[in-house]
Amino acid sequence: MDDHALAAELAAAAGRLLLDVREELGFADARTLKDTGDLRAHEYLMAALAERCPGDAVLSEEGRSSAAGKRSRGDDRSPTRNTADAERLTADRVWIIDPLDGTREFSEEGRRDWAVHVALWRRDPSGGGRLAAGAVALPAQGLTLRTDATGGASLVRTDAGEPDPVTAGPGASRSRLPREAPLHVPAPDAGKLRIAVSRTRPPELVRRLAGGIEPEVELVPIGSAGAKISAVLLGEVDAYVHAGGQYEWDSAAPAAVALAAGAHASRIDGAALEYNQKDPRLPDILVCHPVSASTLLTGIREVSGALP
Ligand SMILES: Nc1ncnc2c1ncn2[C@@H]1O[C@H](COP(=O)(O)O)[C@@H](OP(=O)(O)O)[C@H]1O
Ligand SMILES: [Mg+2]
Repeated sequence: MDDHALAAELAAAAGRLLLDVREELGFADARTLKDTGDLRAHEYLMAALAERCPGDAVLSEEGRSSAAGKRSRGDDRSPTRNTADAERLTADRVWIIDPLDGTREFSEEGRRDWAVHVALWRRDPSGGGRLAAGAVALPAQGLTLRTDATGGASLVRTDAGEPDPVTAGPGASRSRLPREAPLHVPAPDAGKLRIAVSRTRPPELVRRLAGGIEPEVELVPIGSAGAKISAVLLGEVDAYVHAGGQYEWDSAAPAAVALAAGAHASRIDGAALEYNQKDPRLPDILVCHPVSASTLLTGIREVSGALP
């Protein structure tokens, strides 16, 4: 099995496990549901990667020392720790994973905007490195978006999704999707740009951007960086703009899929997204169809200058 297929298999399997955690615990105690989801998905992915790719390094949101105090329900162990920095920074292959992105939305009944991220960073012969494979599972939507060995991306229907509460919504037509189809970022319609933003932390920059560019902008609040970038790739929105804080695991897998699907994915100043850095903070990102990139980058530059 190649790295692309492995990333997709592991993300989808962790997603099924998370649907089971929701089923088992229910939604009465959000804190317990969040911690248990984070930790069970993390432990599953750490064990699967140790077994399938024993020589590879891993950087997981839940394997940091700051996650040490978290406990899963009915389990007193601390989370399995990430590969030590010194080893990760000289490794040739590093899995960058977010076992549960959109933890808050995972804990809210009926919400489908949460994801599992599995990405592989690989060192180049030149000594630098790049994202080599990635998969984003959207378990409650029954979908996985993934890179493939041809250099492209595909959309896989996993069938484990929960019914769309809005019968006529985008999820309704998804039941007619083929099991696997090539994924290409769709071009936006002229006239309006729908920009996905954090539900809980919409950056001031994006609010200003919305008032400062042509065409008209609609801000669409969605949880989870992976779900927002997937919404761009599925044509449900036209762009995702974030600033003010995030980490490599929040964007590695969705950025790998976005680039393979022909999207523009960069920092908000247009610089390349760099992964497997000593400091995993990667605070801002822009993902959109390439035709919108210069409008958005110029608009962001103009409104950034106006920020205090
Ligand atoms: N200002 C900030 N600082 C740190 N992390 C942030 C952030 N804004 C968003 N994130 C992280 O990015 C992911 C998507 O956030 P949002 O849904 O608000 O857009 C979340 O990941 P987790 O759910 O894995 O913690 C969240 O923690
Ligand atoms: Mg995250």
